[in-house]
Amino acid sequence: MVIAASPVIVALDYAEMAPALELASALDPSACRLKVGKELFTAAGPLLIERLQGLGFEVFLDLKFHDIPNTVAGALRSAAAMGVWMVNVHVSGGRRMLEASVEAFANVATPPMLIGVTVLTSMDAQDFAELAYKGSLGDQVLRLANLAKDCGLQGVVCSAKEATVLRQELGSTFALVTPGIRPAGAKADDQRRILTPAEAMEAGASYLVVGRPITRAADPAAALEAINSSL
Ligand SMILES: O=c1ccn([C@@H]2O[C@H](COP(=O)(O)O)[C@@H](O)[C@H]2O)c(=O)[nH]1
Repeated sequence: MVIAASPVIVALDYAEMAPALELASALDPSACRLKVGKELFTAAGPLLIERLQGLGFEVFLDLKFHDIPNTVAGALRSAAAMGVWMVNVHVSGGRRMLEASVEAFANVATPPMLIGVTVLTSMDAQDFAELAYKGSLGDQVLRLANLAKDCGLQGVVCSAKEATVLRQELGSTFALVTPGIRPAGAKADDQRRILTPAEAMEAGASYLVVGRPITRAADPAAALEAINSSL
């Protein structure tokens, strides 16, 4: 496996294995990592993970587990057995679920990074208000990030818009994994809390998750190169 020098994680949101492998083959594993989410993993499963690793990529398995502690712990052990680099759970699964998640890797020699999802980057203040949580969306992100850190997770998924505050509050080694990244002028699509790659890094992001601006570009390798050069 190659350790990428870049913070970019390319989101492979495809309905089947073939286009995902085609895209991966056009990219350089020293220039990015790859993310496999619910759509692609449900269609293509562990074999795809093996094939991407065979091409030299570290893989973030983005299944956002959210279930009772015993079920999530089992799912995480299965993920670790695939040798993935990063996995995630929803922090809103609560303290006991998060502690069971950390404990699931206690006997794993080289565990994946364990990251907690805070508030999805597709949500804005209006979406958030409907859920009737206490405080603002930003308060909720910070509350969940503190809980994740307290339970022993290595970082969170958040918007880069929250990165400055989280970096101040949670320190320099806590990983901030930020989707909702859009190069200047790119379509926001369904994302609501967005920043450019350079703004996100400036705000303190550790990793930039970028999907459609790369996968739907006429030349994905050139789109990735442009993002890396902008950092
Ligand atoms: O809060 C979150 C958590 C995960 N994602 C995932 O990141 C990518 C973003 O893709 P784009 O095409 O760059 O919008 C996608 O796979 C999401 O499932 C997120 O966007 N926000």
